[in-house]
Amino acid sequence: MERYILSLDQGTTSSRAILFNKNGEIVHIAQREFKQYFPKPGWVEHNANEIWGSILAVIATVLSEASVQPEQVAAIGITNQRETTVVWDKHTGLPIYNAIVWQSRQTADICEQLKQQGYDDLFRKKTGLLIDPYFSGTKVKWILDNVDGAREKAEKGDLLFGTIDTWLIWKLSGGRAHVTDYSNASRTLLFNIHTLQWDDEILNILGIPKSMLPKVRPSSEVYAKTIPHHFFGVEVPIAGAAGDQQAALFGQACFEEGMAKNTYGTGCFMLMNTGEKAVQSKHGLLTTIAWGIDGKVEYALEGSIFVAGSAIQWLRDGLRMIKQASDSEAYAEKVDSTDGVYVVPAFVGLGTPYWDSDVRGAVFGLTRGTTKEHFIRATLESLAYQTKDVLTAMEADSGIGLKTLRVDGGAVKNNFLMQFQSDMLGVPVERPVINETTALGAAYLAGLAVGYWKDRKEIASQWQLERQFEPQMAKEKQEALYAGWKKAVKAAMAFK
Ligand SMILES: Nc1ncnc2c1ncn2[C@@H]1O[C@H](COP(=O)(O)OP(=O)(O)O)[C@@H](O)[C@H]1O
Ligand SMILES: O=P(O)(O)OC[C@H](O)CO
Repeated sequence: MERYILSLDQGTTSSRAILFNKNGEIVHIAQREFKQYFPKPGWVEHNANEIWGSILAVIATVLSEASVQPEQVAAIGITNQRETTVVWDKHTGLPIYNAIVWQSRQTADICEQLKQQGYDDLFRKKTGLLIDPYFSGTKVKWILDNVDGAREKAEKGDLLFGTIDTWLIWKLSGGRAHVTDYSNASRTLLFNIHTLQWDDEILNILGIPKSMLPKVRPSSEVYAKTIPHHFFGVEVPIAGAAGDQQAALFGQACFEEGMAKNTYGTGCFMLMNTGEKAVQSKHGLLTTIAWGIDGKVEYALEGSIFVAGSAIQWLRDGLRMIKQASDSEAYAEKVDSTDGVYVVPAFVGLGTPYWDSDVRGAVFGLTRGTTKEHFIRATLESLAYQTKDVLTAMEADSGIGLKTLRVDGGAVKNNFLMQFQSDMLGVPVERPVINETTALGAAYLAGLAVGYWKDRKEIASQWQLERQFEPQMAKEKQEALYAGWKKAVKAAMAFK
């Protein structure tokens, strides 16, 4: 009986279940989008039960379409949109509010207050993060402050908090395990990444009872087994978990210090492995835990871009300029340049290196000659410019000049974007055969825990290049284009 690893990739816009075999190859994928809620400008929410429903649906679909029996699943790995915050009643299992999504800005006021109280340094030193609505901590506080009776219940020990990994493990195990892994904990703004403990001082400042928090475990370990009721009568070990960006770093086999990857999904996230050193950034990067494995944690430097692929969705759904995301490539190729048009997709503020919650999207350089093609091309180019901003910060902080960049995520299918990215960075961009590196990383973490794969060396040997994009643009042109982008960002930030 052949056995597989089932990876559950719970992303911002869709949930995926992917079966991997021993060669790290995809056997089958099932995917389901779920509803996005935008209750107020700048707010983004999900319904945690709809997420759970989408996960059950993709598990059933992937097994039945691949004709794989539940007994053939050796282990489950989980990877998730990070920071997104769920608070639920531990007795009923019901969320007390929608999941507040990482992109949501509804805690901007709480963050402003914390900054005014002078807490910037304290949070940065302990958590490696900045005070920003992006992270879970202020989202938990918001729920406790705004949902009737929540604080009282939390203080009585009746409520549980979790990021999506925690929520899914809790549901799959029938409430037996309330756990998270180091990589996810490091995104909450509540976790001390040096002592590897929830931080009492921060919990106190935010008024969050410790009893709500999950146990923090390594990223590769059996946390619990599925209850048969949720997994076709079978108890399968849930054996690995990591935030999706860290999982992608693992799936790209960036195991050595200085290796980096960039994932182009809803947002765009570049992570560089910094080994056992937690490097503190001077250029707006985050210090984060890459994973906990083999009895220790390893760290990464991260640049976070909030809007990347979602800008392409905006072209599709908001502006109705394209029918599907992949159409953007042909439109962009129809023109030689944007004719001076810049799109700054700051729909929910800007992350690295600007960290400005209040800035909103803007378009510059329009003329009577501007066409839809220019507009679409400028939107795609904005992903590459934002990535250039991040890489510049990363090279300055790490002192390491990147030799190549490994890429993955939904938008890397776009050859125009990949070529423009390589031109803008001046380094080769490497696209692997397995583009589902996030899911693969979670599969590897789970597979290592149950002995399905032996070690990281075996895993690294499975990485294969599909296509390499070499820089072709003249340096002067590249610099002139990028200077225009910097001007556009500055102007967008001035408009508030
Ligand atoms: N060919 C393409 N060109 C540009 N963007 C694309 C293309 N295909 C998909 N995308 C974008 O990629 C994103 C989906 O990537 P995915 O990795 O599935 O995201 P997530 O995990 O954040 O849900 C969408 O935002 C979509 O607009
Ligand atoms: O859902 P993705 O792939 O855009 O990832 C979201 C990130 O984890 C947010 O930090």
